[in-house]
Amino acid sequence: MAKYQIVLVRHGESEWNQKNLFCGWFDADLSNTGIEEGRNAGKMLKEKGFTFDIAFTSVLKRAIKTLYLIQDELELHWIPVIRHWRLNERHYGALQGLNKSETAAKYGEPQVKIWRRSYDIPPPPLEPTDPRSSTNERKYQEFDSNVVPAHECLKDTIARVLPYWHDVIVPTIKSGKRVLIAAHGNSLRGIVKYLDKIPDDDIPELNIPTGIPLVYELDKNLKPVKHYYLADEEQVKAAIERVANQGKAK
Ligand SMILES: O=C(O)[C@@H](CO)OP(=O)(O)O
Repeated sequence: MAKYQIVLVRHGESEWNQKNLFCGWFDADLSNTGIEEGRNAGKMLKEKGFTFDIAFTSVLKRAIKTLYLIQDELELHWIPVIRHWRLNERHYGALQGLNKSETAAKYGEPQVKIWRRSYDIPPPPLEPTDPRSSTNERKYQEFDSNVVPAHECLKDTIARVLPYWHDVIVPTIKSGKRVLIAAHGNSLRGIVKYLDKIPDDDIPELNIPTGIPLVYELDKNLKPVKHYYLADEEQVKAAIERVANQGKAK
């Protein structure tokens, strides 16, 4: 029987999603479509009667702004919002800033799928001296220098998301607070993989669409009882396909 309910939402389309660029820890803004998706996510939640006591997000503005648009629709500007780098997107290493289709044309679609979706094969590393590195960004300065990765595979992302899940999010859920998490395609794939015990070999097929709330009902031990998107099946399927196709050479 479900005891708790949480909602996960991937940020709306970013300007870099729109240009089909690998984004990772680059702090891309929402596109106009992304702003609309954020508002729509809030509207869907409102229509279905959802409300929240607390929200978690990353330190990247595409997720922070999406969360705010949802809060705005739900008149929940006042709830605590906790931002943490552990919920950031997977670090895309030296691929950050490259076009996904051009990369697929150059290295082949199978290689790009491995870089985008494999469990334990990381993309090539980004040197800390590279101007694209986040090493010198002020928001990471108070942390140990290892916090900014050179690259990450999903396994690495899961290894830094899960301590936050267990230490902070789980106790919050268990305290009875209604939790909303606004994060990223791959940090959310990590949480979903963990919750649904998705095998490493099956995880490449999991894509999370932008801006569609994903509801998880959890039992008293936080085992999923069921999950569903707040949009009709066809809409979700088409949105998932669009994400998968971003890695095609075209
Ligand atoms: O570029 C990225 O950081 C992510 C999410 O936008 O993309 P992908 O779906 O290719 O993992």
